[in-house]
Amino acid sequence: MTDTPARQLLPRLAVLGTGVMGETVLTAALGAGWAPDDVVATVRRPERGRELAERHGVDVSQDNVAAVTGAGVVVVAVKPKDVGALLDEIHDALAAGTVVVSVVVGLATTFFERRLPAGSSVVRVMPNTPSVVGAGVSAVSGGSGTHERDLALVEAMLAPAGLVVRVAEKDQDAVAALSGSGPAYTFYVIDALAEAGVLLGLTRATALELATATVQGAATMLRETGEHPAVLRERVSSPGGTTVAALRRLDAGGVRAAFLDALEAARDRSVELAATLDVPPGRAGSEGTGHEGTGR
Ligand SMILES: NC(=O)C1=CN([C@@H]2O[C@H](COP(=O)(O)OP(=O)(O)OC[C@H]3O[C@@H](n4cnc5c(N)ncnc54)[C@H](OP(=O)(O)O)[C@@H]3O)[C@@H](O)[C@H]2O)C=CC1
Ligand SMILES: O=C(O)[C@@H]1CCC=N1
Repeated sequence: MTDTPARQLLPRLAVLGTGVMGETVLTAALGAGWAPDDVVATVRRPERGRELAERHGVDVSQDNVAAVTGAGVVVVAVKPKDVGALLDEIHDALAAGTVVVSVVVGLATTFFERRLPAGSSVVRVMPNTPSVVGAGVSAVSGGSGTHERDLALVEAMLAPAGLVVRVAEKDQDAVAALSGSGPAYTFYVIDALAEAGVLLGLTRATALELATATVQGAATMLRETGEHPAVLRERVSSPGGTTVAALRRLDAGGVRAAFLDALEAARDRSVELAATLDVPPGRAGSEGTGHEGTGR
C-alpha cells in the first residue's frame, strides 16, 4: 500500500453521483487527507446535497461540468445506465491528464477511454459497502493509458475504506460477483441464521446478535489462523455430533451449488450490462440500444 500523499499534493476531487458508493469513496478520500474544501460532490436532488454538505463539509453541486472543472481526480459513481450521458456532459470540461475513477459495475476502462479526451487516465474500481465502516474491499485496475502513479494515488485514496487489492481488469466481473455483491449474500446468510434461531425459540435480538458475532468471529479466525475454511469447518464438526447433522442438510439443500450458480449469475449480469450499454459514442447509455431500462 502506498502512503497517503502529502495534503498539498492532492488534486481537487470531484465525485459525480454521490449516492451510496459515491459517499463511501468521498468518506475514504477525506480519511486519506483530502480537505473538505478540495472536494465537490454532485447530486441530482438538493436535499441529498444538503445532507452531504452537513455530514462532510464538502462542496456540493448539481452541475457536473462545473464540478470537474479544475478537478484532478473525477470519480464516476452513477448507475451504469447513466454513465454514457454523464461522460458526454463532462467531456469538454476535463483537463488533460485527469484521473477518472469508475466504481461502475461492468463497464470496462475502454468504455471510458473511448468517451473521454485522449490522454485521460482511467482507473476501474470495484468497492463494496462495508467500506463505509472501513471494512471494505476495493479491487483496482488500470486502463491502457493509466500511469502507476495514478493507480497509487487512487489506492491511497481508498485505503481508509479497507483492503485495497490490484487485479487484472479481465477479473473485474468476477470480483464484482464475489466481493462487490458479497455483502448482500452475507447479510442474507446472517438474516437466515437469525431466522432459524427464532424458529428454535430465541428472541430476535439474541438470534441476530449471535448470528452476527458468529459470522464476524469465523471471518476473523480465518484471517488470523490462515487455515483453509474446510479445515476450520472440520474442527467444528465432532464425529456423530450436531454440526455434521446440520451440514448434511445444507448439502442436501444444494447450498454450495447455489452459491456457485449465484456468483455465475452475478458475473453474467455484469457482462450483460456492459454489452447492453457499450454502444458507439454518440449513442451512449440507454439511448437507442433497444434495451432501455435493462441497464440498472
Ligand atoms: N451499492 C453497491 O454495493 C455498489 C455499487 N457499485 C456501483 O456504484 C455505482 C452507484 O451505485 P449506488 O451508489 O449503489 O447507487 P445510488 O443510486 O445510491 O447512487 C447513484 C447516485 O447518482 C446520482 N445521479 C444519477 N445521475 C446523476 C447525474 N447525472 N449527476 C449527478 N448525480 C447523479 C443519483 O441521484 P438520485 O438519488 O437522484 O437518483 C444517486 O444519488 C453503480 O454504478 C454501481 O454499479 C459498485 C460496487 C458496489
Ligand atoms: O448490484 C449491483 O449492481 C452493484 C454492483 C456490485 C454491488 N452492487
